[in-house]
Amino acid sequence: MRKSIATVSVSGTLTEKLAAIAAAGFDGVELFENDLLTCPLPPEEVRLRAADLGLSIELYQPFRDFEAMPSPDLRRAERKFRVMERLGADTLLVCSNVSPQAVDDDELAASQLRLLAERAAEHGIRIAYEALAWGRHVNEYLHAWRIVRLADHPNLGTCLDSFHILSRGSDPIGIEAIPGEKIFFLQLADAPLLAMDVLQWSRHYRCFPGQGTFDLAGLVGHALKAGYEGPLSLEVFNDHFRQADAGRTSHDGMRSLIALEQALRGADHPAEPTGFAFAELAGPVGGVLTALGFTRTGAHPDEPVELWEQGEARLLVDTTAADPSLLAVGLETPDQAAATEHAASLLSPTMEAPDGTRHSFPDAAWRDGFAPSLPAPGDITHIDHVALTQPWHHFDGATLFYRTVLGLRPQESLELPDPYGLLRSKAMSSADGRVRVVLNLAQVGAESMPLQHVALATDDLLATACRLRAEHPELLLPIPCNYYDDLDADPSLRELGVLHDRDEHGEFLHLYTVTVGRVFFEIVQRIGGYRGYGAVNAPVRLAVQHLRWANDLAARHQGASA
Ligand SMILES: O=C(O)c1ccc(O)c(O)c1
Ligand SMILES: [Mg+2]
Repeated sequence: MRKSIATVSVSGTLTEKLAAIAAAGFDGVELFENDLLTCPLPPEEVRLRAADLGLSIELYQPFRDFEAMPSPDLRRAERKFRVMERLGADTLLVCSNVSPQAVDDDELAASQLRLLAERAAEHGIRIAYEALAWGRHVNEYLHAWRIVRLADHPNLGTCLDSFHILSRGSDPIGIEAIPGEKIFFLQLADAPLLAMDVLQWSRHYRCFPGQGTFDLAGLVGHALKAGYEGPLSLEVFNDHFRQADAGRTSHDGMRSLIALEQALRGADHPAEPTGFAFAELAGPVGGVLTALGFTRTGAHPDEPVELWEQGEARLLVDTTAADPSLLAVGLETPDQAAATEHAASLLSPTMEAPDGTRHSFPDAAWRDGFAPSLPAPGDITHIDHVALTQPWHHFDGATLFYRTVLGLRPQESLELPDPYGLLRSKAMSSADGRVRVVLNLAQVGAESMPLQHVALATDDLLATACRLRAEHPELLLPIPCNYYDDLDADPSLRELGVLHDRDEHGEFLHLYTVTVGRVFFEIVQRIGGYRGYGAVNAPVRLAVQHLRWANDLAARHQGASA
């Protein structure tokens, strides 16, 4: 299907937007009036610029507050038609009236829209009438369609917008009753589920399909069944997108539409990950790994990379870097070729995540080069999850990457106050829970590098904590006593500095190590079917990490001035 995007969805001036949109491979744009008004080029030049880039101008918008008025403003409409002729745009979006002067009268609305369509026809222009979710009298897509049917003019059709339909909880099945040729345009936006005024929700929180919680594939399926043949067009109003890099946003938009088309074909992910093959760290972390019970079981013959193992937990360590960090994650899959090809189909041949971590589906022979010896037995059984901090303006893009390219499913999303902001986090996992990734949103103004961590699983956390406390107390992140005063759990947790959580499925015990470079480790024990990540305790961790960071900084200052 043809792919289009509204110019309002990306940042920049009109010419910057067009260049970024074209580079991402779109076929056309919805041109927003504001973008034209602020552009120094005459409409003819904009038309040429778009054509040179291979973009058609699919739609011009918005034309507001026209229908069901005491007297409709046709002169204003004529001015739009003339601009559209110069642009070479043949469809004008009219959104349902929000003016207090609008009259609740479908017959009047239909007769005035009919008049508008007659005038538009003289210019070869079509009118696409859209119900805004907050329209004064018309705010349901089937209501807009009834008015279009009543007006009965070939140059008048309806524009469907997934946000307006799904945000109101309307059932999209009704789309199938609209003749396909009367659906002049289809706008797509997803959104996170928020309990707020629908206008604010629409203007600030829309996102690309797959980044929110709406069932876009279901809605588009109904439109295709109705016989819709126009473009799939992204129309996103989003405070972050307005500031983010236009090229990256356009690229994400294209990825979301490719994934949507795959979902429509029933081809989600051909080979979902089934486990962590390894996590790859950089820097001098051998000391910490040894303390945690890992054995260095091999070294790469040609590269400065070591393999460290314990149970089924495998860590690669690139020893050349000075500062410890988490570089990459290798994922097991039942079909390496299919998984890699799938990533490429979603414009991610290198599988680099928006936060810079590299992901891969290594083939089964990846360990052969390491000539590994057997690891000593230890408490750690496997990698439970990795947690990656995302730059604030890449959070939605990261969600899309992990969901589509890696085939993970969104789990809980949380917002928790911490000492210096609000921690926003989203967990994603494979269907069987063997691969789990937690995305954390970097705090604006966070003073240190965004932290990443690897969570390692054990079957007996209290035993692991006892051992670490006896052998490497300096390695454990100390937990404030006050935390335990409010905790209804085993008193030994306090002595061992272990944190606790429970959900309806089970319980969770965990502890953290201190940070090395920008990484730390977590050791976790899931009891029963606990599904979470102990996120309620993250603010405690962040507070302690911040204090330690500030103390280190002060000590270094003192050292420098001494
Ligand atoms: O927020 C708005 O006003 C607005 C305008 C045009 C649209 O197509 C839309 O979905 C919303
Ligand atoms: Mg719209």
